[in-house]
Amino acid sequence: MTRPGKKPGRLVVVSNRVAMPRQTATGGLASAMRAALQERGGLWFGWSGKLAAQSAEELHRLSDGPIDYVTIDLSRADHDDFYAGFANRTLWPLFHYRPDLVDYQRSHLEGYLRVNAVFADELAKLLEPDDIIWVHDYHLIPLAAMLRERGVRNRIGFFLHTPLPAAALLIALPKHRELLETLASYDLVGLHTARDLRALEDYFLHEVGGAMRPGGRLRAANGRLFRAGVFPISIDTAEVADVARKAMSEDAVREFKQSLDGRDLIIGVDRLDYSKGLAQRFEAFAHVLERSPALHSHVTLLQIAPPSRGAVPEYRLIRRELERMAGHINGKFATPEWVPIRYVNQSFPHSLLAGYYRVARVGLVTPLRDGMNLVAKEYVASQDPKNPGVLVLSRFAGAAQELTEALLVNPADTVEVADALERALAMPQRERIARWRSMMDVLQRHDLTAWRNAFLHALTG
Ligand SMILES: O=P(O)(O)OC[C@H]1O[C@H](O[C@H]2O[C@H](CO)[C@@H](O)[C@H](O)[C@H]2O)[C@H](O)[C@@H](O)[C@@H]1O
Ligand SMILES: O=c1ccn([C@@H]2O[C@H](COP(=O)(O)OP(=O)(O)O)[C@@H](O)[C@H]2O)c(=O)[nH]1
Repeated sequence: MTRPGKKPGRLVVVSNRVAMPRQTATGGLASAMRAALQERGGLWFGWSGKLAAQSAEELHRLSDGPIDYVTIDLSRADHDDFYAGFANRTLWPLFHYRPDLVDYQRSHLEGYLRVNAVFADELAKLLEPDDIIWVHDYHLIPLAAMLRERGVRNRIGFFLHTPLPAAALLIALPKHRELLETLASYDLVGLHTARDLRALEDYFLHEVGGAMRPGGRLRAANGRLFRAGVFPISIDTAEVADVARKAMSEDAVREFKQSLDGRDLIIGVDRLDYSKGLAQRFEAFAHVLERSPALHSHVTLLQIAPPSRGAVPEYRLIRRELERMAGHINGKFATPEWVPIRYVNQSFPHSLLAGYYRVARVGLVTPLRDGMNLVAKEYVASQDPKNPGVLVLSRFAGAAQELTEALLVNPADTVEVADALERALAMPQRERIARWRSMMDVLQRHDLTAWRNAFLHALTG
């Protein structure tokens, strides 16, 4: 507990992905942690994003305002086994309810544990006794246990940015206990939604012989006690709204708006990931064009999809599939004056994205599964209060738990998504304003600062 008048300890954030200064942070974790650290200051430790002959040959140090960065390189083998292997070919598909895509290899698990040990070795040397350590995401589940083995007694929290699937799926992971029970070495485990928390409790209580203790703490079979709670991540709502307003006078946004020539814009912004439901989204948009010729030439879908995790075969496959689909749909419906889908494999800074969101009549966010989905929240916060657009949102994004006034859809149901799209395009202004106001209220009350404070308060309190 932090005593009144006592300076809180330094915040040490640990994540695989680090958003270095002046780098576009494509990915919600990096966007969110950069904003959170900018406010409070602290140390950010993680992977540099680069490869070297050996992992952690040297530490790269950089300070930018209140943030000190310390990053390490990874060897090719460690990157392939840890990041492209166990993290993104085993845990990611499993946690996103895609056991069919899980490729479990023992060598990948070994690489995952090896890199976590490297993180623990290097981080342990940098820590001070009062530091509050906040570890992020599925890449680093065993980190606290490894830090404890190295004598670290600090408060350590963990936040899972992905969904946590039902226990029945978790137990399909070979050696699941060895991995998941290490969560008990954290003092606090944070999840986005009540569903994720239920999955965690169910796993500990019913699959591995843990118990619930008074005060809501969980006891693992090895006797360690830890707490778990729901902390839905958010955005810097006021800042996003401000950037969106200002973006409207930027040349790039003005020219983009002109290029629409009065057509309604539907926008999608996603890393190119199979979990984002992009193929199903294109399918639904094509269905709208098929059944509603009156909309031809009057609507444009801008899909921004920066390539992601290109070293993982499933990501190369989905990229090829989407190129094929976009080409096919455009070939079928385009006219000399109009192309229905503008498909862009490039990433954009928030300053431009916010303007694009504001220009768009519909934000189309239809992941098959998503931990939270910050794009949904950014879209809402970027709207013009007098003439806001409509959010069409998958029920399977964490954001759907809070943004209940969006048009909620099952992304696998082509007709349901197509219906929602047409309803959004035709929605009267009064209804758009009422829905937007209610969602914006949620985002104003629960912004990124509130998220960070709630988690750190629970961790240190
Ligand atoms: O680091 P990458 O492999 O390039 O991937 C980017 C990030 O993707 C995932 O983001 C998640 O975090 C968001 C913020 O909490 C959440 O809104 C979203 O639903 C998640 O998918 C991943 O969990 C991060 O570790 C990656 O950095
Ligand atoms: O060209 C892009 C595409 C995405 N993003 C950001 O990347 C994040 C994506 O986070 P989200 O939670 O939606 O999904 P994730 O990629 O983390 O799974 C959001 O803050 C986007 O604004 C960005 O800055 N530029």
